[in-house]
Order: sequence, then structure tokens, then C-alpha cells
Amino acid sequence: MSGIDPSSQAQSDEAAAPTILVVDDERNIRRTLDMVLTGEGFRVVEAASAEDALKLLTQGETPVEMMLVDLMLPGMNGLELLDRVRQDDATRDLPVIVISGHATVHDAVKAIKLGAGDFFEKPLNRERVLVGVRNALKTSRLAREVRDLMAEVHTRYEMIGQGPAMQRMFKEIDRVAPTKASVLITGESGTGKELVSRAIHRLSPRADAPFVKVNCAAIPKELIESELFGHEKGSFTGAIGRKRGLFEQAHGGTLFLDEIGDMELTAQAKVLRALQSGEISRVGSEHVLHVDVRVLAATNKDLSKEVSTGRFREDLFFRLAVFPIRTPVLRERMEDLRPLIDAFLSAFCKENGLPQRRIDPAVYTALERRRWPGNVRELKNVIERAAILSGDMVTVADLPEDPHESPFEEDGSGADSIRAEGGSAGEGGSGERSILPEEGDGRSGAGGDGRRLTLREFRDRSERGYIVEVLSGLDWNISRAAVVLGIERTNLHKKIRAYGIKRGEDAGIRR
Ligand SMILES: Nc1ncnc2c1ncn2[C@@H]1O[C@H](COP(=O)(O)OP(=O)(O)OP(=O)(O)O)[C@@H](O)[C@H]1O
Repeated sequence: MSGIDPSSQAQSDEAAAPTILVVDDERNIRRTLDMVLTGEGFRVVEAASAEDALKLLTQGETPVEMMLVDLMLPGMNGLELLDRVRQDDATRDLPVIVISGHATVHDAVKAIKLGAGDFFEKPLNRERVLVGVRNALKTSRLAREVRDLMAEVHTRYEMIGQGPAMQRMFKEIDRVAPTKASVLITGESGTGKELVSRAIHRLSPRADAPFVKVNCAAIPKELIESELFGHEKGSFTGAIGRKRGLFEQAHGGTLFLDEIGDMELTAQAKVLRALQSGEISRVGSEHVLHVDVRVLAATNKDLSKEVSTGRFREDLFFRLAVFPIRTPVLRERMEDLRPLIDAFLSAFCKENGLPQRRIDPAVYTALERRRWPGNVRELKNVIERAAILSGDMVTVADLPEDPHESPFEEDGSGADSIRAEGGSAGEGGSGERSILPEEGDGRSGAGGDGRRLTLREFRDRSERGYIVEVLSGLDWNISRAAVVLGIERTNLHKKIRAYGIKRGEDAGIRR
């Protein structure tokens, strides 16, 4: 059913019809679009110039849900208008379709890059316009629903995560938060373990009481007990006054023991006692204090392995792991990458008073190819750095080199195919083989058999040659060479193995 006659609609329905702003200097086009769209139940407002359209949009008297804009306008043109609309927080997400009589692919690409949802060519086709408008409205409604859902999740957990792995974890948080159960949060570094612990506290009945965090790895082992349980004056050298410990400070609230895998065995015994009895005593005191503390602990170590090697008490492990939560690594939830990128970029710009930056879609693709061993923390750093370096739009050029990139994985092909391309069946382990043809001058682009090198071969040869040059110039000091080359040491080692580079090789050989 398509035809809705606005005149026959109840007042409230008419008010609910989406309002579309038509921006065109040609009166005929405005009139045609008005007829087509109002005939289908839409409300239409018109502007003859981009300047008038901006006024209409910013005055906000008529809430506009979509804009159709001609690219060729006198004064500010359609692309500029689109750009302005995207820069303003209030109109950033407005669905826009561009129209042009003199459309070129170039304009279309530009408009799409600026976030136009579709592109109509004159002469306009009624069906094409209606289908395009309905699709754009539907897409924008769906996007708004996802955004609202994400905002809800973000407000509740202060974490981004719409994929199944994070949704499962949020459910676990919901289940355990209201209880007093200890929680052991495990997961790789940078996956959000601290955020999980804060969410559990915030969603617990203890939310108004203190949340006390202690980094067990950062406190010297001789001080950890006095930090946790406090001390009496003079109980050890340096104990100048009486001190309340972190357990006392967390009374009524939550104590978060971060990096618990690094805690000393003697401190572990005392923590276990405190958990079992709810009693503590300060170092140097016999006096027993009752504390009501919920303990959350986190580690990126495999605690059960620590237990089997005797570095972690088994009884404490079981006590803490009443309710285990595992934070998923980023590469297991790449569906969250784009929302994370958008959120980090927007938060960084806001916090630093910078105008909101847009993102070239190629940035997402480039970042999706990375492996992210540093997880969300690493991603956040990359985005913040890119935001500092970029202009209005973050592009691939603003991204740092991937420090974890392996030459075997650059093009997604396996090591075998690269070796086949190189054609050299070297001896030794597979990782030691050269990936390059044995002869030929990479710089001239000629292969050993006289054929031209592929771009990849040329790039590999140049890279190999440069690495050899830097290494021999620095007397094979790997750390310094890695700094000069701007890559991680582990990555340099990988490249040395992959290219079959041997110490003593002259920089001139095999380029
Ligand atoms: N799901 C997420 N949404 C938004 N930001 C996140 C998310 N997960 C992690 N972060 C951000 O990544 C950074 C690292 O998070 P966090 O410190 O909680 O990780 P961690 O697992 O405790 O790391 P570590 O083991 O190194 O202590 C923080 O800046 C945090 O805000």
C-alpha cells in the first residue's frame, strides 16, 4: 500500500509523517518533488538555496527528518551544504540524498564520502525517488535504534559492545552485580577488566559506598600487607604513624585487587583469611577489626597455571573464582571495532575541544585487518593519535604503522604462497627461508629471469635491503635498529627470519 492522502489523515497521523527538506534553486523541481512526496504522505518544506536550508535546519522550528539536495546551487553548493550538515552535532545524522542534473561519478563519490545515503540524477524518476526516500528513512531509523541501544548499554556498563561476546558478558555482570560474590575477572591486557569491575560495583547495592582499587603488581612486596590491612605506629621501620589499610577504606563497598596474580604468597594468605572471616588486623596489632568488603580481582595471568606451579594459593583461587568473568579479546569481537573507533574519536574530540572529525571508511577497513594484541587500549591509543594528526577527516595516512604486522600476513596469503612467489627453496626451518627471488635488482624492477618484478616483490626487496643496511650500520643492535625502523623488536626479528637475513651480510647484497 503506497498511497496515503494527507488530507484524509487524522491530525495526529499527519503530525507523525516524516518531514523532508527539499533544497533546489529550480522552482519546478521543488514543485515536482513536493507533489510526489506529499502525495505519498510525507510533509515537505522547501529551500531555494543552501543558505536558506541551513537557516531552516538550525532554527529547528520544523524538525526535519531527511534532506534532498541539488548539488548545483547558487552560492554555497550542495556538497558544501552536506559538509556543514555533517559538522553540526544537531544535524550530523540527518539522512541526505543528493540530486544533480550534471552528475559526475566524482561528485557522487564525494557526496557518498560526506555521508549522503543515495544519489538521484535528473530528470527525476518518481518511483526511484520514492524507493530511495523510503530506503534512506528506514536505514536512518534502524541506525537510530542501534545507536539508542548502544547508548543504553554505554550508560549502564560504560563500555561499548554490541556483539554477542560482549552481550554475554553484560548478562554475567547483571547476574553477579547485586550479590556479594567475589568475582575473578580474567582476560588479556587492555580488554576492559577494570571497566568490568567498576560496572559490577556501580550496579551493586554498594554503588554509593567506596570503590577502592589496588594494583598488586605496583606495590613493593614488603609494603603490600600494610597497604591492604594498615599498620600501627612503629610496627616496622618507616611506619611513622598509624595507617588505615585499603580493606578498611573499602568498608561497605568494593575492593578491586588488580593484577592479583602478582601478589605475594604471604599477602595471599592474609587476604584469604580476611575473605573467609570478614576480619582483619593492622600490621603490628592484635586487635581484630570487622570489615564488610566485597572483593573483585583481576589478572591477565592464567591463575590455574600459577596454582599448579605453587605461585598462587589454590584455596584463594577457588574463593575468588566463585564467579569468573572473562573479558573477550578484541580480535574475537571485530563487530565492535567500528563503534569503538567512532566512540573514541568523538570522545577525544569533545574532551579536547576539537571539532568533530569524520572518518574515511578506508580507516575502518585498514584497522579491521590488524590483530590487536594490545586490545581496546591499543585501539584507543591509535585513534587518539590519529585524531591529533588528522585534519577534518581521519584518513589511513594518520594511522601509525602496525607494530605487530608480519610480512607473512600483509596480503592475507599464507607463508607458503609467499615462499612460492619467492621461488627460493632455502634450507633450514620454514621461518628461516628467504621470501625473495635470489637474483635481480629490485630497484630496477627486474626479476632474475628478466621479467618485471611484481609490486610485492619490489617492495619486499627494498624492505629487505633497507633492513640489512640499518642493521649493519648499527652493528646488529636489534633494539636500536627497531627504533630507527619505527617497528617493534619482535616484528623486526620476524622480518629478519622471514627475509632470511644473516649477520655479516653486506647491505649491497641481494637488494
Ligand atoms: N568495551 C570497552 N568500551 C570502551 N572502552 C574500553 C572498553 N574496553 C576497554 N576500554 C578502554 O581501554 C582501556 C583499557 O581498559 P582497562 O584498563 O579496563 O583494561 P584491563 O583489561 O584492565 O587492562 P590491564 O590488564 O592492562 O590492566 C581503557 O582506556 C578503557 O577505557
